Amino acid sequence: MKTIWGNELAKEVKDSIRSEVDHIKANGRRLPVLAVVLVGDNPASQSYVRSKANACISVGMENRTITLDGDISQAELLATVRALNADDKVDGILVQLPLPKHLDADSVIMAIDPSKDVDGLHPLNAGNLLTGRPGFVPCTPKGIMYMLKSVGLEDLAGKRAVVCGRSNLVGKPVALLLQNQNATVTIAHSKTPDIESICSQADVLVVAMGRPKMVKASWVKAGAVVIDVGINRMENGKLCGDVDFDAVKDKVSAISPVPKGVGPMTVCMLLANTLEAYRNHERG
Ligand SMILES: Nc1nc(=O)c2c([nH]1)NC[C@@H]1CN(c3ccc(C(=O)N[C@@H](CCC(=O)O)C(=O)O)cc3)C=[N+]21
Repeated sequence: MKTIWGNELAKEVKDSIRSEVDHIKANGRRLPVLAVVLVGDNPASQSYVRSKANACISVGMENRTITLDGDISQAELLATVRALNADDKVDGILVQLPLPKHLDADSVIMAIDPSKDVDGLHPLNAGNLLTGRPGFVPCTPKGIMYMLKSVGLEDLAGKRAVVCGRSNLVGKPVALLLQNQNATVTIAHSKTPDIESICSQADVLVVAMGRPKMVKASWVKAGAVVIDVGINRMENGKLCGDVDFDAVKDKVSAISPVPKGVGPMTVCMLLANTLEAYRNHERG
């Protein structure tokens, strides 16, 4: 069994981003800027936003974190997004989710300039992915494909992939990316009967269900490659994935851990998308 260490792969990606940013700096050009909008004081969101800001700094990009009160109105949040759209110095805009319940995330996402939508959540970018056009690919799915590539899985012709989870952020886009690589893809979810037997047929299994340690040895095919997208906080304060790592590790050929798996890849692909937005904006 090989462990797919996302933190190490993320370092690789960040090194290459850093060298491109160094080059930009050496030429005296403006630096790429990522704006992150945080609404309210959810501690988990604060910690994610901090790690995104630190990641920007670590590759030499600029970060602007905009913190708004939890009781801000929808109109005020939309005005913040529009001001960032209009700011030529801002390349990427990310609105940290989830938003407080009184705010409508969908219309906020719709308000982001698609050319700055480094999360890849605007319907234009989602549609571009669906129809095979260039655009921003959501960070977690992009990171997952990089992880698969790192274990030699790039052309997936003849392989069965099963995705557990159907969110716009992970499940749906990763299924499209796997299909683009010629995998035969099944999307299973919380209402799928006999999900265990469907998963057990997968050569590539991507689990993003938000159910701690749900996937046991009987769920995985011998020799499968498993990517665990779950991030669950246990009672002892430690993080665990949706896959019971210890239970499946001797059966699979490769598996990503939690922590140090998909999470760090998500952050580095956010930087990659911000650099891509910067290049597009500079090209004019
Ligand atoms: N608009 C938006 N875009 C997002 O991409 C987005 C979001 N909202 N809301 C929340 C989720 C969650 N997310 C994570 C990123 C990194 C780690 C990460 O690096 N985790 C570390 C551990 C961190 C810890 O110890 O708490 C790891 O897995 O090793 C986790 C989770 C991005 N999200």
